[in-house]
Amino acid sequence: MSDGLQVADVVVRYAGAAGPAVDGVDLAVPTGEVVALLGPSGCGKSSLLRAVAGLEPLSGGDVAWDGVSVVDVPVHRRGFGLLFQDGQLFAHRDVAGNVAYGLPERRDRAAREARVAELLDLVGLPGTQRRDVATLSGGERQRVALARALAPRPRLLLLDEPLSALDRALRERLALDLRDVLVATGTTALFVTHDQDEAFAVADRVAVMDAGRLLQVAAPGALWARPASRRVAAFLGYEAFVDVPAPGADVPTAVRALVDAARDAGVALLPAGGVLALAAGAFVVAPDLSPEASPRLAASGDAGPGVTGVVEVLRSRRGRTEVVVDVDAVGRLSALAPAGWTCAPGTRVPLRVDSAAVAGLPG
Ligand SMILES: Nc1ncnc2c1ncn2[C@@H]1O[C@H](COP(=O)(O)OP(=O)(O)OP(=O)(O)O)[C@@H](O)[C@H]1O
Repeated sequence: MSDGLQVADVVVRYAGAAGPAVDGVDLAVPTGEVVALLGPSGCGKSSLLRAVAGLEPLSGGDVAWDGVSVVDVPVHRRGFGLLFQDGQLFAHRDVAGNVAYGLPERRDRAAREARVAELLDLVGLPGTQRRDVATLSGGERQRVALARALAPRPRLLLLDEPLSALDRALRERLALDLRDVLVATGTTALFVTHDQDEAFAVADRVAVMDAGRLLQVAAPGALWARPASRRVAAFLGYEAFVDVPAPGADVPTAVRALVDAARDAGVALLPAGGVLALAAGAFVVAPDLSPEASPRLAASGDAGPGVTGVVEVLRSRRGRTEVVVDVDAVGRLSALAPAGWTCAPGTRVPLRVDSAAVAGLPG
């Protein structure tokens, strides 16, 4: 028998809809693990989460905890906690009143106060017990909502886009704090997000969903290095795709350089018929490879790999120069350039390959 959450062949169908919102999903979340459900808007993430919570009836399949079906168990008896985008704090209670809401009534006052203080410490809001929740920032409200959700020690915490109402900088910080809190408390969690960075920051494993189906479930590093398909890779942010040529085939310089660099770096099997997925940064602008910068190399006819592309857009991001470059036989993608480097749009520039931003996919 497996422990934790088991979702087996779950189907969620809304009345009047053309097809199911969740279409035969299998997913296991063992005790203590944090899994992110990642996918584009409308792919069925929230429907699956709500089905696990018991807020949405199943049209097929089963949801079980520790091998025992909970399908007939009402929402509030499942022992699952819920946290939504807007933490839905009680406006008429102060911070302590909100956090204590989930604690069993039988606890004496001192024990309740100690537990509230412990939870507020945990979420980074020590000493805020008496604050009026109306005076809290958006990030602080979500921290209080998290403390309240964790108060009864749920056996599973279900989080539906809990950070998406916050601005980017705050979201990035809270995602890391959220992971720390879930790990520190050993909380088993299923976390819905449409943001790849957030999923990678929070989860032990990421489950990629599209059109009601699970496409791939893997640890963040493995998912990034070995997306199972072009669809998964495109959703993760890979920008361009190149077919791996047959051995000995006559191929354009850029494709040859990519395949060679990927092979040298041990990028997972590159069968002919496979595909290379290129993330931003797969090409790096290399001014030192230009004939002007290396007249001796140019004279010898060995001016580096000879890959070039035409710069279409330049932008400065966090002190670095990024460009959009059009590479012959590959297409447009984002490339990095040395700090402070610049050129006029339309300039053809030398490029080198960074195999760390290249993944191999089955064809
Ligand atoms: N109560 C409902 N009644 C009818 N259709 C619904 C209902 N809730 C969701 N849907 C539909 O089911 C599909 C999946 O929606 P769901 O909210 O689960 O996706 P999601 O991936 O969570 O999207 P988002 O990130 O935008 O919230 C969508 O086509 C949506 O329009």
